[in-house]
Amino acid sequence: MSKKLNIGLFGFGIVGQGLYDITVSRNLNLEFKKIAIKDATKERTLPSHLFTTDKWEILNDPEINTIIELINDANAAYEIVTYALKNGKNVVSANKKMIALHLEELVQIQKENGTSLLYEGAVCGSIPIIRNLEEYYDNELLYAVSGIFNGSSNYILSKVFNENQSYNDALKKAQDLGFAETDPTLDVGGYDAKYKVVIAASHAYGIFANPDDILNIGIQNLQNSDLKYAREKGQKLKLVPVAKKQNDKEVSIYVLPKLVKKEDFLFNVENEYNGVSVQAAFADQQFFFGKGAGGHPTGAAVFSDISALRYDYRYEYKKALIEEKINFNNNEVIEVYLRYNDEDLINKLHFIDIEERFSSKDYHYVVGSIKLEDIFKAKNLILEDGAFIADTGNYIAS
Ligand SMILES: NC(=O)C1=CN([C@@H]2O[C@H](COP(=O)(O)OP(=O)(O)OC[C@H]3O[C@@H](n4cnc5c(N)ncnc54)[C@H](OP(=O)(O)O)[C@@H]3O)[C@@H](O)[C@H]2O)C=CC1
Ligand SMILES: N[C@@H](CC=O)C(=O)O
Repeated sequence: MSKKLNIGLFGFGIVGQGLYDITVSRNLNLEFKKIAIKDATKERTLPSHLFTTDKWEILNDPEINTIIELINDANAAYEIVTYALKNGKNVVSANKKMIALHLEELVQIQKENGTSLLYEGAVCGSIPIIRNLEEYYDNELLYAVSGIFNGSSNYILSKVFNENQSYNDALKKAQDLGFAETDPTLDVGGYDAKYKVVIAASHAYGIFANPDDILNIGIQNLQNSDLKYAREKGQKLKLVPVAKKQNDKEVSIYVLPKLVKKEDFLFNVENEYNGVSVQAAFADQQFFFGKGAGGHPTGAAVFSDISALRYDYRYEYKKALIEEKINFNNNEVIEVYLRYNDEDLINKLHFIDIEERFSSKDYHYVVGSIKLEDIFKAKNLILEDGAFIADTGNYIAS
């Protein structure tokens, strides 16, 4: 018989409500004791006695043994999650920002307190990638984990590319559908994808990389000329996080738009769907596909974690325990397409090589190879110029 879970839920927005809908349709040995929200005046779909704005009513209730954290505030989430884990309560969270920023500490807290933090819903919504990295690939040598990790930016790219919708209209729809973060800069700027790939990399390679050290440039400067460039090449633009082994000891992690070729699995991943490609030494390439955002898909991943907690499941971070440490750096050289406005930007970027250059009255671009570190250092210059940069995906011989 599984353990009874008495749940304290934090957040009753898109994901909280989605999780609740799923839970009532199943007959598990669990009960929602209390739900913490922020705004006591909002109308709710459940009786008011279930709700509280006082987090201590949940955190200090000895009957509540499980905390489900689904709020849209990473700082408050950190306080809630660490307090719960330190005080004997297991936690499920979907807060990728909070998890990526504090992962090493969260692992330590679990170890010291014998508690468990699960977060499948934090990475690629409904796709069970964390559990697979943790369990299925635990002894497999992984070369790369990459894909489409953000539903909102993929939704926008699909709408502007396939249906000629405007960027702003598509973003507004992604927000209305509940896919976007409260601050959508996190989605379109590639931060959300970066937090997710940092979490995935900890399970794939055993490294706890600091998100602040990782390059992320998103689709915020996308223009019609960039879409036209991709179309003319028979390619699509996607926002792609990458965590890739350079050799036995080094991994590069970055998030950039990518020119995706027809034969790539990501080519057909549209709207809020995500796709995760795992390149393994022996299993070779495997591809996971599913909804990356939305209340029910994400709620389903949270529900699966809750179900796993009934049997005291915990992540073991096996790859972090192995002796040969792997380090993250930005030394990799990649080939990029860069559409820019000010010629001076090109001089400041330290391209290793420029293979193609085009300039007309109002459209200038180069295709060339450049070190990730140099893009990282010039990120603000690139964004302020209004430039758009994309990984061409072409192999650079070293
Ligand atoms: N939406 C999605 O598709 C996905 C979201 N996520 C993550 O899930 C989390 C929730 O997202 P989502 O449901 O979309 O967000 P919403 O904005 O829809 O809901 C947020 C909820 O959190 C509550 N809240 C905010 N601050 C506090 C606080 N300090 N204490 C208690 N409750 C609080 C809000 O209360 P009130 O109702 O009173 O405003 C609201 O109910 C985020 O971390 C997000 O990144 C992960 C995967 C997918
Ligand atoms: N804002 C996120 C929600 C899920 O993680 C996204 O668009 O993917």
